[in-house]
Amino acid sequence: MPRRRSMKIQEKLKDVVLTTFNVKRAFGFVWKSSRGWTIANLVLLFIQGMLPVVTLYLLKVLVDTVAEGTVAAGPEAMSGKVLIVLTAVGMAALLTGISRTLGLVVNKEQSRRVVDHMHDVIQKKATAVDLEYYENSAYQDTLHRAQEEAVYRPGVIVNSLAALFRNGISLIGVGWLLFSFKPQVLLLLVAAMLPPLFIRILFSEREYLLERRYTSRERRAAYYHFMLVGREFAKEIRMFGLGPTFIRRFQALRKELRKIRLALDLRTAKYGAASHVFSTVLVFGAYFWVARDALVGRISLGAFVMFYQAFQRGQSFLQAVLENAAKLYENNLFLTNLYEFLDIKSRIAAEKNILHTKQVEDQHAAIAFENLWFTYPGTDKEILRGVNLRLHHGEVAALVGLNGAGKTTLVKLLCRLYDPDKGSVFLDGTNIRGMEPEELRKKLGVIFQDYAHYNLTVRDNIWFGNVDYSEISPDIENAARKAGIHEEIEKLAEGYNEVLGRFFDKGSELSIGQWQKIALARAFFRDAPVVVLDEPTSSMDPRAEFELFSGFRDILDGRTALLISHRMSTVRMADRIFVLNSGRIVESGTHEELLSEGGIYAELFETQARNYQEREVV
Ligand SMILES: Nc1ncnc2c1ncn2[C@@H]1O[C@H](COP(=O)(O)OP(=O)(O)OP(=O)(O)O)[C@@H](O)[C@H]1O
Repeated sequence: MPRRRSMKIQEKLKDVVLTTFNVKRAFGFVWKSSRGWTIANLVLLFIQGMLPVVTLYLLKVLVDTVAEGTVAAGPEAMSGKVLIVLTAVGMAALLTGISRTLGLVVNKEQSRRVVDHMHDVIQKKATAVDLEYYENSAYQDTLHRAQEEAVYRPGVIVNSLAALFRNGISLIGVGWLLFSFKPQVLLLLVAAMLPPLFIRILFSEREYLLERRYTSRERRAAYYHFMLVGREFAKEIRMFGLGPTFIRRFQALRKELRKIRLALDLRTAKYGAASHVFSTVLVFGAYFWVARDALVGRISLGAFVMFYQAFQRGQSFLQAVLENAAKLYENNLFLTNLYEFLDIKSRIAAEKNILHTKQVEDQHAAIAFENLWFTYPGTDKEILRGVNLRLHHGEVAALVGLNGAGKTTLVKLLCRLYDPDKGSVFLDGTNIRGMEPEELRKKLGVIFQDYAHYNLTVRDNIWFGNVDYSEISPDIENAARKAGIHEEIEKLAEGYNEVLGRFFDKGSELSIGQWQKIALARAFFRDAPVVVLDEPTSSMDPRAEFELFSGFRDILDGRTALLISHRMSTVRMADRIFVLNSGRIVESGTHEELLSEGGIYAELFETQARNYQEREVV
C-alpha cells in the first residue's frame, strides 16, 4: 500500500514537472510573435540576473575595506580604495536601474505583440473549424475557455519564464555564496520554500478544474449580459420589460460562481498561511545560527553582512523562482484549454479516395443529391431520409415544404457545412466530398435566411461576396442594380461608401427589406455558376419582389438557381418545383403540373391564395 502511494506521488510529481516545463508550444507563440523583442528581453534578463550577485560581492569588498581601514592601515590610506569600490557599487546600481527601465519597455511591447499574435491564432482557427462546432455547446465551452485564457497566458508564461531565468541566475550566484560559507543554511532556505510551493501547485490545479466545471454556467451568465447590453435584444427587452428578469438571472449565476470561487480562495489562504508559518520559523532559525557564528568570531564582519544580505536576497530569489515555477505550472494548465481548441480537427476536407465522377448520365446535372440521409450531430431525429433531386444546368428550381422540413439543411449539405450520413452530393458530376471546401464554395453563391448585416460600408457589404475581385470593381454596382437597391444606395449621403447599421458613428440603418436586397447583391456579385437563395424576398415589398423576379433570368444569365421560399408568387416562376416532406422529395414538376396533381403543393398554394382573397374581401 505505501509503495503504491509513493508511486502515485512520483507520478504526480512527474506530471507537475512535465506540465510546468511544457513551455515549447507557448514559447513558440511568443517567438513567432516577436523574435527581436524576445532576444532583447533575454539579454536584458541575463544582465538583470547577474547584477544582484555582483552588487552583493561588492558589498562584501566595501565592508571589508572599510573595516581594514579603521582597524589596520588608517582611514587615509584606504579612502582611495573605498572610492573605487564605491564607484563600482554606484555603476552596478545605475546599470540595474537602466536595465530595469529598458526591461519594462521591452516587456510591454513583447506582451502586446504576443496578445495580437494570439488573437490571430484564435481567429484563424475559429474561421477554419467546421460549422458543426458552432452549433454545439461543448464546442462553445471550449471556444469560451480558449478565448478567456489564450490571449494573455502565453505572455504570462514568457514573463514567468523570464522571471524564472532572471531570479534563477541570481539564485545560483547567491546560492553559491551561501554554500561556500555554510551549506546547511542553503538547505534550510530550500526547505522553507517547499511547503508554500506545494500548496500553490495543488490549488492551481483545483482552480483549473473548477473553472472547467463551471464554464457553461459562466457562459450562461455572459449570455444574459450580452442580451442586456447588445442591440439585437434591445427592442424586446424594453417591450416585454425583460431587463429586471435578465439582471436577476445574471446576478444569481454570478453570485453562485462567486461563492464557489471564494470558498476555494479561503481554503487556499488557510493552507497557505500554515505553510508560511512553517517557512518563517525555519528562516529565523537560520538567522539566529549565523548571528551566533559572527558573535563568536567564526566569520568576518564583511562576511556576516554579505551573508545576512545574501540570505535575505536568496530567500526572495528562491521565492521568486518557486513562485514563477508555480505560475508556469498554472498557466500551462490553463493553456491546455487553448491547445484543446487548436487541436480540433476539421472533418470537412477534400477526401482523396472519393469516386469523383458519377455515371455519364448524371454529368449533365448541375447539382445532384443522391439518396441523402442526414441527422444533426448529437441529435437523433432523421431530418433527411433519402433525398433524391437533380437540377439541370441553367434551370431555376424552387424547393418548398413546411417549417422544419429540412430545406435549409439540404443547402447546408450542398455547401458541405455538414456531411450526410449516407448518400452523396454531386456538382457538375463531381462528388463534392472530393473537392477542396474552398473550391466548392467558390462555385456557390448562397444567401441563407439569417444572412449577415455587416456594419461596414455598402461597398464592403457587396464586395464580401467575392473578395478575389477588386474592391472598386464596377460589378459591385451592377450587382446592386440586379438586386434593385442601386437607386437607394445613390440616395445615401456617401453612396457606396456609406457605413451601414448603427454600430459605428454616422452609420445609416436600413430597413430589413433593404438589408435583404444588399445580401442579394452580395450573392449576385459572387458570380458563381450556382445561385442558392433561401427566402430571398421574405422581407421585400411585392413591387420589389415582382421587379426582381421579372428580370431574374436575365440576372442569372444561364446560371443554375435553387430558390427556397414560402411565397408562392416567388415559387411559381420556377422551371421546376420540388416539395420536401418527411425527409424526402415527394412531389416535383412545374407549377401547373403540381396544381393539377392536387398534392401538398396544391394545398399550400391554395391555402395561401385563399388567405389573400379573404384578406382582400375583408
Ligand atoms: N444545428 C442544428 N442542430 C440540430 N437540429 C437542427 C439544426 N438546425 C436545424 N435543425 C433541425 O432540423 C430541422 C430542419 O431544419 P431546417 O432549417 O432545414 O428547416 P427548413 O425546412 O429550412 O425550415 P424553415 O421553413 O422554417 O426555414 C428542424 O427540425 C430543426 O429543428
